[in-house]
Amino acid sequence: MNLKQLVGIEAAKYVEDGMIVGLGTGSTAYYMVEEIGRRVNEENLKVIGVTTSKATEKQALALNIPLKSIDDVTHVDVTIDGADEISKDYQGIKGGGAALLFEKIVAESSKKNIWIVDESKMVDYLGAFPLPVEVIPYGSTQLLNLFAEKNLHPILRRDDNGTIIQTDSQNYIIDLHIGKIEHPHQLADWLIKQAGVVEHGLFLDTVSTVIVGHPEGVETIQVRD
Ligand SMILES: O=C(CO)[C@H](O)[C@H](O)COP(=O)(O)O
Repeated sequence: MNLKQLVGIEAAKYVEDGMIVGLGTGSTAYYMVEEIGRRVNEENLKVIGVTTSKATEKQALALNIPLKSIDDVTHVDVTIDGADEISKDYQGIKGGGAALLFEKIVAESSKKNIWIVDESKMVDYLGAFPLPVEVIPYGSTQLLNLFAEKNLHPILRRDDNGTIIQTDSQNYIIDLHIGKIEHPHQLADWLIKQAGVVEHGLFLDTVSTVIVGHPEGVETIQVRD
Protein backbone atom coordinates (compact mmCIF):
# COMPACT_ATOMS: atom_id res chain seq x y z
CA MET A 1 0.00 0.00 0.00
CA ASN A 2 1.43 3.42 -0.89
CA LEU A 3 1.52 6.31 1.60
CA LYS A 4 -1.36 8.20 -0.04
CA GLN A 5 -3.55 5.12 0.19
CA LEU A 6 -2.48 4.56 3.81
CA VAL A 7 -3.54 8.04 4.95
CA GLY A 8 -6.68 8.00 2.79
CA ILE A 9 -7.90 4.83 4.46
CA GLU A 10 -6.91 6.10 7.91
CA ALA A 11 -8.82 9.36 7.46
CA ALA A 12 -11.98 7.56 6.36
CA LYS A 13 -12.12 6.05 9.89
CA TYR A 14 -13.11 9.51 11.16
CA VAL A 15 -16.35 9.34 9.20
CA GLU A 16 -19.38 8.21 11.18
CA ASP A 17 -23.01 7.42 10.42
CA GLY A 18 -25.12 10.52 9.82
CA MET A 19 -22.24 12.83 8.97
CA ILE A 20 -22.10 15.35 6.16
CA VAL A 21 -18.58 14.88 4.78
CA GLY A 22 -16.57 17.24 2.61
CA LEU A 23 -14.75 15.22 -0.01
CA GLY A 24 -11.46 16.76 -1.11
CA THR A 25 -9.69 16.60 -4.43
CA GLY A 26 -6.42 15.11 -5.64
CA SER A 27 -4.47 11.89 -5.76
CA THR A 28 -4.45 11.43 -1.96
CA ALA A 29 -8.10 12.39 -1.42
CA TYR A 30 -8.89 9.86 -4.16
CA TYR A 31 -8.08 6.98 -1.79
CA MET A 32 -10.20 8.48 1.00
CA VAL A 33 -13.17 8.74 -1.35
CA GLU A 34 -12.64 5.14 -2.48
CA GLU A 35 -12.61 3.97 1.15
CA ILE A 36 -15.73 5.93 2.07
CA GLY A 37 -17.37 4.44 -1.02
CA ARG A 38 -16.36 0.97 0.13
CA ARG A 39 -17.83 1.59 3.57
CA VAL A 40 -21.07 2.96 2.08
CA ASN A 41 -21.46 -0.11 -0.09
CA GLU A 42 -20.10 -2.86 2.18
CA GLU A 43 -20.83 -1.57 5.69
CA ASN A 44 -23.99 0.39 4.94
CA LEU A 45 -22.36 3.63 6.21
CA LYS A 46 -24.91 6.44 5.99
CA VAL A 47 -23.28 9.71 4.96
CA ILE A 48 -23.86 12.62 2.65
CA GLY A 49 -20.87 13.83 0.67
CA VAL A 50 -20.18 17.39 -0.43
CA THR A 51 -17.65 17.38 -3.24
CA THR A 52 -14.95 19.97 -3.94
CA SER A 53 -14.53 19.42 -7.69
CA LYS A 54 -16.13 17.90 -10.74
CA ALA A 55 -13.49 15.14 -10.63
CA THR A 56 -14.40 14.13 -7.07
CA GLU A 57 -18.10 14.40 -7.88
CA LYS A 58 -17.65 11.96 -10.75
CA GLN A 59 -15.72 9.54 -8.52
CA ALA A 60 -18.25 9.75 -5.68
CA LEU A 61 -21.22 9.25 -8.00
CA ALA A 62 -19.57 6.14 -9.47
CA LEU A 63 -19.24 4.79 -5.92
CA ASN A 64 -22.90 5.57 -5.13
CA ILE A 65 -22.00 7.93 -2.29
CA PRO A 66 -25.09 10.13 -1.70
CA LEU A 67 -24.21 13.75 -2.48
CA LYS A 68 -25.56 17.20 -1.79
CA SER A 69 -24.41 20.57 -3.04
CA ILE A 70 -22.69 22.84 -0.53
CA ASP A 71 -25.64 25.18 -1.12
CA ASP A 72 -28.10 22.54 0.16
CA VAL A 73 -26.48 21.82 3.53
CA THR A 74 -26.37 23.95 6.67
CA HIS A 75 -22.89 22.75 7.66
CA VAL A 76 -20.30 20.08 6.98
CA ASP A 77 -19.23 17.86 9.89
CA VAL A 78 -15.77 17.01 8.61
CA THR A 79 -13.84 17.63 5.41
CA ILE A 80 -10.97 15.39 4.41
CA ASP A 81 -8.60 16.77 1.81
CA GLY A 82 -5.01 16.63 0.60
CA ALA A 83 -2.49 19.47 0.71
CA ASP A 84 0.52 20.54 -1.32
CA GLU A 85 2.57 21.80 1.62
CA ILE A 86 2.07 21.95 5.39
CA SER A 87 4.45 24.14 7.39
CA LYS A 88 5.77 23.41 10.85
CA ASP A 89 3.06 25.67 12.30
CA TYR A 90 0.41 23.78 10.30
CA GLN A 91 -0.44 26.39 7.71
CA GLY A 92 -1.07 25.02 4.26
CA ILE A 93 -0.83 25.53 0.53
CA LYS A 94 -3.53 23.88 -1.54
CA GLY A 95 -4.66 24.15 -5.13
CA GLY A 96 -2.10 22.08 -6.99
CA GLY A 97 -5.09 20.33 -8.50
CA ALA A 98 -6.79 23.67 -9.33
CA ALA A 99 -9.69 22.97 -6.95
CA LEU A 100 -8.76 25.54 -4.29
CA LEU A 101 -11.88 27.70 -4.58
CA PHE A 102 -14.41 24.96 -3.87
CA GLU A 103 -11.99 23.37 -1.39
CA LYS A 104 -11.80 26.60 0.59
CA ILE A 105 -15.56 27.16 0.54
CA VAL A 106 -16.18 23.63 1.83
CA ALA A 107 -13.33 23.87 4.37
CA GLU A 108 -14.72 27.11 5.78
CA SER A 109 -18.16 25.48 6.16
CA SER A 110 -16.68 22.51 8.03
CA LYS A 111 -16.61 21.93 11.76
CA LYS A 112 -13.38 19.97 11.31
CA ASN A 113 -10.78 19.75 8.56
CA ILE A 114 -8.51 16.74 8.21
CA TRP A 115 -5.55 16.95 5.84
CA ILE A 116 -3.97 13.80 4.54
CA VAL A 117 -0.44 13.89 3.14
CA ASP A 118 2.62 11.79 2.63
CA GLU A 119 5.66 12.98 4.57
CA SER A 120 7.13 14.82 1.55
CA LYS A 121 4.47 17.54 2.02
CA MET A 122 5.67 18.47 5.53
CA VAL A 123 8.01 21.49 5.27
CA ASP A 124 9.55 24.11 7.54
CA TYR A 125 8.23 27.09 5.54
CA LEU A 126 5.59 27.43 2.85
CA GLY A 127 6.50 28.54 -0.65
CA ALA A 128 8.77 26.00 -2.30
CA PHE A 129 5.53 24.73 -3.82
CA PRO A 130 4.19 27.46 -6.16
CA LEU A 131 1.25 29.22 -4.53
CA PRO A 132 -1.87 28.92 -6.72
CA VAL A 133 -4.03 32.01 -7.12
CA GLU A 134 -7.38 31.70 -8.89
CA VAL A 135 -8.20 34.76 -10.99
CA ILE A 136 -10.95 35.63 -13.43
CA PRO A 137 -9.74 35.65 -17.06
CA TYR A 138 -10.62 39.35 -17.53
CA GLY A 139 -7.62 41.39 -16.43
CA SER A 140 -5.46 38.35 -15.72
CA THR A 141 -2.56 39.84 -17.72
CA GLN A 142 -2.69 42.93 -15.50
CA LEU A 143 -2.52 40.70 -12.44
CA LEU A 144 0.43 38.78 -13.92
CA ASN A 145 2.22 42.12 -14.40
CA LEU A 146 1.36 43.27 -10.87
CA PHE A 147 2.58 40.00 -9.31
CA ALA A 148 5.81 40.21 -11.34
CA GLU A 149 6.38 43.82 -10.11
CA LYS A 150 5.98 42.56 -6.55
CA ASN A 151 8.62 39.84 -7.17
CA LEU A 152 6.10 37.06 -6.72
CA HIS A 153 7.34 35.28 -9.88
CA PRO A 154 3.95 34.49 -11.43
CA ILE A 155 3.34 31.88 -14.12
CA LEU A 156 -0.06 31.36 -15.73
CA ARG A 157 -0.90 27.66 -15.46
CA ARG A 158 -1.10 25.80 -18.77
CA ASP A 159 -1.38 22.15 -19.71
CA ASP A 160 1.29 20.20 -21.59
CA ASN A 161 -0.09 21.48 -24.91
CA GLY A 162 0.27 25.09 -23.80
CA THR A 163 -3.47 25.60 -23.34
CA ILE A 164 -4.44 27.78 -20.38
CA ILE A 165 -5.96 25.60 -17.66
CA GLN A 166 -9.43 26.61 -16.51
CA THR A 167 -10.88 25.70 -13.15
CA ASP A 168 -14.32 24.21 -12.53
CA SER A 169 -15.51 27.84 -12.38
CA GLN A 170 -13.80 28.68 -15.72
CA ASN A 171 -11.19 30.83 -14.01
CA TYR A 172 -7.41 30.82 -14.52
CA ILE A 173 -4.69 29.82 -12.08
CA ILE A 174 -1.58 31.96 -11.61
CA ASP A 175 1.15 30.08 -9.72
CA LEU A 176 3.45 32.25 -7.62
CA HIS A 177 6.98 30.80 -7.44
CA ILE A 178 7.96 32.57 -4.26
CA GLY A 179 10.43 30.10 -2.76
CA LYS A 180 9.85 31.02 0.89
CA ILE A 181 6.74 32.78 2.18
CA GLU A 182 7.90 34.74 5.21
CA HIS A 183 4.53 36.19 6.21
CA PRO A 184 1.65 34.03 4.94
CA HIS A 185 -1.13 36.03 6.65
CA GLN A 186 0.12 39.33 5.17
CA LEU A 187 0.40 37.81 1.71
CA ALA A 188 -3.07 36.27 1.98
CA ASP A 189 -4.58 39.61 3.03
CA TRP A 190 -2.90 41.42 0.14
CA LEU A 191 -3.78 38.84 -2.50
CA ILE A 192 -7.48 38.68 -1.67
CA LYS A 193 -7.76 42.49 -1.97
CA GLN A 194 -6.60 42.57 -5.61
CA ALA A 195 -9.45 43.00 -8.09
CA GLY A 196 -9.79 39.87 -10.19
CA VAL A 197 -8.40 37.52 -7.56
CA VAL A 198 -11.12 35.04 -6.66
CA GLU A 199 -9.18 33.01 -4.09
CA HIS A 200 -5.66 31.93 -3.20
CA GLY A 201 -4.22 28.65 -2.04
CA LEU A 202 -3.07 29.77 1.42
CA PHE A 203 -5.22 27.80 3.86
CA LEU A 204 -4.37 29.47 7.15
CA ASP A 205 -5.52 28.46 10.64
CA THR A 206 -7.77 25.90 9.00
CA VAL A 207 -6.65 22.38 9.76
CA SER A 208 -7.88 20.42 12.78
CA THR A 209 -5.98 17.18 12.23
CA VAL A 210 -3.06 16.28 10.00
CA ILE A 211 -2.55 12.65 9.07
CA VAL A 212 0.96 12.08 7.71
CA GLY A 213 2.02 8.92 5.95
CA HIS A 214 5.52 7.62 6.72
CA PRO A 215 7.06 4.37 5.51
CA GLU A 216 6.94 3.25 9.17
CA GLY A 217 3.23 4.05 9.48
CA VAL A 218 0.69 6.78 10.08
CA GLU A 219 1.31 9.84 12.29
CA THR A 220 -1.76 11.76 13.50
CA ILE A 221 -1.27 15.34 14.68
CA GLN A 222 -4.07 17.12 16.52
CA VAL A 223 -3.68 20.82 15.71
CA ARG A 224 -6.95 22.32 16.99
CA ASP A 225 -10.49 21.16 17.88
O1 LIG B 1 -5.40 21.20 -3.24
C1 LIG B 1 -5.54 20.23 -3.94
C2 LIG B 1 -6.28 20.27 -5.22
O2 LIG B 1 -6.65 21.58 -5.55
C3 LIG B 1 -4.97 18.94 -3.52
O3 LIG B 1 -5.51 18.57 -2.31
C4 LIG B 1 -3.49 19.09 -3.42
O4 LIG B 1 -3.02 19.55 -4.68
C5 LIG B 1 -2.81 17.77 -3.09
O5 LIG B 1 -2.99 16.87 -4.14
P1 LIG B 1 -2.32 15.45 -4.15
O6 LIG B 1 -2.91 14.66 -3.03
O7 LIG B 1 -2.65 14.90 -5.52
O8 LIG B 1 -0.83 15.66 -3.99
